[in-house]
Amino acid sequence: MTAVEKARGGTLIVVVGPSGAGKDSVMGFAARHFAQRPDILFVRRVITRPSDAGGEVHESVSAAEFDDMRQNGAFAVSWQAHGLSYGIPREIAEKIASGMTAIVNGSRAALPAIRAAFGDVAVAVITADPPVLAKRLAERGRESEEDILRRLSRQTPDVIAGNDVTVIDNSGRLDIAGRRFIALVERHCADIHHPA
Ligand SMILES: Nc1ncnc2c1ncn2[C@@H]1O[C@H](COP(=O)(O)OP(=O)(O)OP(=O)(O)O)[C@@H](O)[C@H]1O
Ligand SMILES: O=P(O)(O)OC[C@H]1O[C@H](OP(=O)(O)O)[C@H](O)[C@@H]1O
Repeated sequence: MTAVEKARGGTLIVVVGPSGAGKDSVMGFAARHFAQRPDILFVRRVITRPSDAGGEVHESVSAAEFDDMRQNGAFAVSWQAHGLSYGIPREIAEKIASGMTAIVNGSRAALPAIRAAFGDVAVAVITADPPVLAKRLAERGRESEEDILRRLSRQTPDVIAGNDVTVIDNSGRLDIAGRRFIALVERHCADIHHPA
């Protein structure tokens, strides 16, 4: 992790939760809702995953390119999971400092590093019941059966605590969880533009 200047103006909303819970789907639902909002940014992560893998739209790089970028300070935070490397571009910090609300697909394991890099963040934990996770990952078909089993058994902090945490259950309909997430984003935008 590389330290970046603490962002003061806007907020970083970090979306975390188990694989298959629907982080990308909930973010996608909100991105469509906020499509006309220039003050809300959905962060494009840099990942060593092929761009045609499906799911999240990301900047796809090779492992060597990722290492170069990391060494050149391209990332505010980077981490590894599932045999992949993930990076949050450093320039996001400037956009938040200018007052934007940025939303990023984070990582439970990397949350301490993300908090340390960005200061005051809001954390949205997207959850779903374990049988639902297994069914969704199998139906999504992005990973092999072996990879899916590894994802389902990944050990991460059970409880993500903090005043900055909101849990959103997405075991049911996407639009229900999506609307709850939209309300969370709007609360953070309102904090900035209309302080109480
Ligand atoms: N509420 C829902 N109802 C039905 N299917 C859903 C719902 N939410 C997400 N899905 C489906 O479940 C699968 C997993 O969702 P998604 O990729 O958004 O999860 P994720 O948390 O981002 O997972 P990962 O961490 O593995 O990337 C996708 O195929 C998606 O279409
Ligand atoms: O298990 P934890 O630490 O929460 O997350 C690890 C990684 O898995 C997910 O990525 P993806 O499913 O490959 O897109 C998360 O977004 C994160 O980058």
